[in-house]
Amino acid sequence: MIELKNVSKKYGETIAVNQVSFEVKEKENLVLLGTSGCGKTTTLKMINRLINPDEGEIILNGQNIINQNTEILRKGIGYVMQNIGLFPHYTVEENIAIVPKLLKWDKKKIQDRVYELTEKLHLPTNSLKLFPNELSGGQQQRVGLARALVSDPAVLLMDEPFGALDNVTRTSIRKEFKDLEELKRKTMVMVTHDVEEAFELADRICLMDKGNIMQIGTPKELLFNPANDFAKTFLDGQRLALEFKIVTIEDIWEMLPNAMHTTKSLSANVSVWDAMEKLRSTQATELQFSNKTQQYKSASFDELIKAFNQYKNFTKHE
Ligand SMILES: Nc1ncnc2c1ncn2[C@@H]1O[C@H](COP(=O)(O)OP(=O)(O)OP(=O)(O)O)[C@@H](O)[C@H]1O
Repeated sequence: MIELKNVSKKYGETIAVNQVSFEVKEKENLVLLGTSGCGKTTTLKMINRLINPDEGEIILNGQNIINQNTEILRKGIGYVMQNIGLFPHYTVEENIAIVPKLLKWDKKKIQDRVYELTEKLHLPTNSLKLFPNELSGGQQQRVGLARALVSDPAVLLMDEPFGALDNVTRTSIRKEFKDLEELKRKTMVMVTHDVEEAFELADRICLMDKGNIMQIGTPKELLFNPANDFAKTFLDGQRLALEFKIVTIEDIWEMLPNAMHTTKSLSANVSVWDAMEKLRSTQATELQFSNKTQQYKSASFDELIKAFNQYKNFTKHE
């Protein structure tokens, strides 16, 4: 769906992006992760031609974007800007309706779609007539997302979409975002410097440093099979928490004790982290789990940890 082939961009002597190549498959969410200045935003902006590369090719749906009219290209790509970037003198409704107006939709169609998104993104209906500065940061962020989604583009580019929010709001909006049906059918490239966010939302992560790709892989690959010292060290601070969040009961299934059928079982899709949280919050001594084939397992806290450690040893030596 999106393919970058040896793409580079320099600013004077600064090599912002160096020979970057990757593919984003249809409906995949690729997260560009790395510290400030590593070239994430430049890479993202080259996909909708807000920046043109010095070298390399970007192919979208089989077509080199350099041969496409930029206006038409951008109409097919939703874009959530860093720091939200709403127009301050436009109302919320006008901000969301910018692209449909450019596309010359009729009034009724625009209004219906604006209302639909307002509901889906949990924005109060009375906010539509307000100006961006009359909304909270979280609400502004939702408007930014509504604006990017309004024409239902197949591709969505997001630059630090939760960057302007405090930690608590950030975590809850991220969770809603993950469950939003409309986003599940998009091909997405998202920029973040937040490791936890990348691991929560990405199908694959592209880890960058000084304009270079250090590793591309699934969250599990980055955690358990780092390609180099940079990739290993980058995650070290949060490694254990990330591992607990990324490994599911399904992954450690074979290492858990069998159990009899029970009506109170949890899905094996939950992460080890969530299972531990559940044990802690309910003060239960053990939990029951069921998988897709109607098998049942049980686990106490100690059994979860033991199975998790066995899984880790096994994965690292694969
Ligand atoms: N317009 C510009 N002119 C000069 N240098 C630039 C320009 N835009 C980016 N750079 C430089 O290119 C490099 C990559 O910048 P880029 O914004 O892509 O990084 P980033 O990883 O997105 O960082 P951040 O998370 O801080 O936005 C940096 O060294 C930056 O200073």
